[in-house]
This record gives sequence, structure tokens and C-alpha cells, in this order.
Amino acid sequence: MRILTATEIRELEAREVSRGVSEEILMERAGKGMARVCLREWDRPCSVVVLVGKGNNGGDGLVLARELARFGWPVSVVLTAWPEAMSPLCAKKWKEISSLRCVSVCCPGQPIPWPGGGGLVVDALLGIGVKGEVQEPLRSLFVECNRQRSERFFSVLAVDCPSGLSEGFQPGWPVIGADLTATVGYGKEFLFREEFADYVGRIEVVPIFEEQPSGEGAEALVPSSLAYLLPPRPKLCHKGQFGRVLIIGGSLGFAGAVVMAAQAAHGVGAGLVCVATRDEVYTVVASKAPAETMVFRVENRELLTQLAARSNAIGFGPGIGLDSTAVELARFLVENTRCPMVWDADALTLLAHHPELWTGMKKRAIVTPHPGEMRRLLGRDFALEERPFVAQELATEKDCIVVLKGVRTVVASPTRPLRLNTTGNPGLAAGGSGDTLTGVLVGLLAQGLSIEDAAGLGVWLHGRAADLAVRYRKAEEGLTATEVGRMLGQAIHSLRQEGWTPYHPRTNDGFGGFNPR
Ligand SMILES: NC(=O)C1=CN([C@@H]2O[C@H](COP(=O)(O)OP(=O)(O)OC[C@H]3O[C@@H](n4cnc5c(N)ncnc54)[C@H](OP(=O)(O)O)[C@@H]3O)[C@@H](O)[C@H]2O)[C@@H](O)CC1
Ligand SMILES: [K+]
Repeated sequence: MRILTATEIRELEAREVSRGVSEEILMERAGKGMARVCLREWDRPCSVVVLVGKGNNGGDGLVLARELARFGWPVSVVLTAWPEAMSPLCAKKWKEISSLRCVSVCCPGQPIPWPGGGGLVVDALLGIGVKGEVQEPLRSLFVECNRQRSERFFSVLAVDCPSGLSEGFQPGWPVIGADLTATVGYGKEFLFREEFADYVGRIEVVPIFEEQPSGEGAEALVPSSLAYLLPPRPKLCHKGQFGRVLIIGGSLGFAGAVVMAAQAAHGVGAGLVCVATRDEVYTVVASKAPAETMVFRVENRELLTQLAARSNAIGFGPGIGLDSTAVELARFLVENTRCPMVWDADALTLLAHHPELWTGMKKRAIVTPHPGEMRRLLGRDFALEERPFVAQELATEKDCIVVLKGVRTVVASPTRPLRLNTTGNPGLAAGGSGDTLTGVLVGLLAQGLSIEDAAGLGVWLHGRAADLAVRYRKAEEGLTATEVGRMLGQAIHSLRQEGWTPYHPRTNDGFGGFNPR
């Protein structure tokens, strides 16, 4: 799904309106879509305080408030302007909600009933209509909201964008920080900037437009563009149909890496998973790996040659080390195999030291550097805002897929537009996450996905598994790669659910049969 500028979004809105879809319908779709996000993300109703601005962003917030109240959530609406000062649509939505007895109202100037931990504040103060730095009286409200959030630990959902954030945003300007931004229609370019991640939090795109914008540009990895990539699971099947994975890695002190990768390859549905590891950790790996994994010694080159020849995809690098054996293995892979590969961790350091290895990886490899590994591969430093460009540069130069990890992981390909991920959370910033991602990617490749599709789908699934793990365990702290690996089935299920009901406004009003009315 394309990522647009605020101007492109406005143009799309104008075209939609000229085709007869009123602004009010678009607002209803936006507010209802966000209610759907809330109903999915919070397993039970919580106290909601909706901060309502006087523009159409406030109108979206009022539709969301109305829908949540209809689902029985305790909702308080906080007005920051009297109806006379509101935009016509916002005033109309206010009129609708004010007739509902189940919503409590806080008028301008009254104390705000901030919720406690577990509660939700909806920031519907300013959307893409903000101009420049936010002025009083909203400025003080921003400061107050951020302070209350840091003391009370409620969650913040930003409607369309965190209030105050815009394309021309300057460091130091006030913004309401959000945990989740439910953005309207299409992803906006400024929301995906790595340096704004602390304001934006996780991104959900709420579709409202029927038109697909044309033109080139970066895309967001979202369920509607990924669900159809999930490998089919025919009923008449056998394990050979779901691919053979070979993971090569592990050395003294780093035995767990291949175990996590193998677990993840199983987790995305690979039919057979083999691990080839060093003699020194063979026993540890064989005892720790999932019971379904076959574990072999990497030193038995004849066996390794046979395994590699039978494999549909190979993952190389987790914990393999940097010594001459590792270099020899890298050479063996680029010279003697033809299947798609994922290179991660130590394999990337080997690549940086032995650039001639790249030649054997063209058109069939996904490399998954974190920023430190990317610096080694490029031989230079780069700034946060350069991430998409350096990933593209490397992908084009080496003719392979580059997955540059980060808050908005970048997937760069020589043949497709850049893609930016929308899933994942800071719990993933821990040892082992990369190994799990390697397993996910190689598991998908083995099932026949192209390197482009496996990279996009795998990155999204890995992040979603981490998000679901946090939703169930309630904290990012202490999230382990093994827990993420265990959630991959749930992530696939959630992708099918979200991608299966693609928004089609004419037929389902955005709720996919979910709307109680
Ligand atoms: N795109 C779409 O297709 C759809 C978009 N939709 C929604 O509409 C939103 C855009 O709505 P919008 O245009 O009414 O602007 P919005 O963000 O509410 O802000 C306007 C208010 O901001 C104020 N203000 C401005 N600068 C300020 C400052 N520095 N400091 C303080 N105040 C400042 C300004 O005040 P004024 O300058 O007029 O006094 C005015 O009151 C969009 O984000 C999305 O949520 C949906 O409804 C569905 C379809
Ligand atoms: K907002």
C-alpha cells in the first residue's frame, strides 16, 4: 500500500468527494475503522477519554467515541472548543454524540478526567490540518497530556497522526506522544520517519478510499497487501510440499541462535527443517532444538552437500562465527548451491570482509542487517533519515533484497518500491530477535515465495508475532525471541483475519459484518 504525502491524501479526498463520496462518509469510515482497531487491540472495554479538536480530526474522534460507546465502552469526550467554533462536520458529529446518554462530556475549561493505567486517551485534537508550531491553548494541553501519560501509564491512540506532528515538524515543537497511530486512508510519509518513532508508536492504516493511488513511491507493509502471499495449505498434502529448510550456524557460546531460527522456520509452516551446526555445539543444539528439527554436523561436508542440494532454502549465519571454517562455509554456499538464501548475523560480517562472496548471491539472497552490520557492509556511517536510501543503494548494487532492521524495518529490492514495516515493538530490541526473523524468512522461502514476497511477509509476521506476544504478556520488558517464535501461528491467523476482510466501503461499511447496526 502506497505511502503518501499530506498533499496527495488531500487530492485523493477531493477526487473521492467529486465521485460522490461525501466528506461525512469518509469521516464515518475513518472513525468506524479506528473503533475496529480498538476492539481488536483491547480485549475488553477500558475507560476512554477522547480529546476533541475543532477541526475534522476532532470529528473523526467523535465518530470513534460514538462507536466505542455503542459497544459498551465507558467514554468521556473532552471538548477543547464550543460547537460554534467547530468545523461543520465536527459540529454535526458533536450533535449526534451529545444525544447519546452513555457518553460523559467535559466542556472547554473543565478539569479532564484522565484515566488510570489500562485506560485509553484518544488524541483527536489536530490532524493533517495543523500549520506550524502548535499554539496556546492547545500547547498547554499537549504538555499536560504527556505528563499525565508518564505518571498514569494510560495508552494514547493518535487519530490520523499525533497532534502537532506534520511534514514540516521542527525538533522542540510540542507533540502528543502516542502508543498507536491509526492513520486515515494511507500511510503518511512523515509518520514512517524513524526519528519520529517515539511520537508515533505503532502504525495502523485505516482504509477509507476506494481509489488506489497511482505513481511510484515507498509502500507500507499492511495486511491487505500481504495476506494473499501466505503459502496455500491444500488439504491433500504431505510434508514435502511445504519445503525443506536448511539452517547453518551455531558455534561455542552461540548454540541458541540456530535453535531459535529452526523454531521460527517451523512456526511459519516449513515442511522439514534441518540444522547443520559445528561439532563443538552439536550435542547442545540437538538437545535444545525443537524435537521436529533434524540436526547434523557441518563438518561432514559430504552430508552437507547432500542436505544443501535437497533444500529449498538456506539460512546462513546465526552464531556461525568468523573463523576460517565459517569463511569456507560461505564460499561453499555461494559456489555450490542455487536455492534462495537468507544471510544474517556473522554471515554479514563475513560478507563485509570478503565482498567477492556477493557475486554468488545475486537475485537469490535476502540479507538482514541491523544498522551496525549495515555500516560494516557499506563501509561508512549513515544518519537515521538515510536508512531507506542506503538500503536501496545496497539492494540495487548487489542485486539482492536488503532488510534493514529498525523501528520501521526497511525492505529494499532492486526491482520493487521500498517497503516500510508497520509491526513490531521495542520488545524486539533483544538478543535472538534476528535469529527468529532469519527462521521466518527461510521458512517462507522454502515454501516457494519469491525473495521479494518472503521478505515483506516475513518482516510483517515477525513484528506482528512480537506485538501479539506483548498483548498477551502485557509488557515489552523481557520479551524473548522464543516467545515471538511461539506466536507465529497467531500472527498468521491475525493476517488472515485482517487481510481476509479487505475494506470495501460500498459493500460492508468498513466493518466487514462487524457493525452492530
Ligand atoms: N484526508 C481525508 O481524506 C480525510 C481526513 N479526515 C480527518 O480530517 C483531518 C483533517 O481535518 P482538518 O483539515 O479539518 O484539519 P485538522 O487536522 O482537524 O486541524 C484543523 C484545526 O487545527 C487548528 N490549527 C492549525 N494549526 C494550528 C496550530 N499551529 N496551533 C493550534 N491550532 C492549529 C485550526 O485552527 P484555526 O487555525 O482554524 O483556528 C483548525 O481548527 C485529518 O487529519 C483526518 O483526521 C477524515 O475526516 C476523513 C477524510
Ligand atoms: K491527532
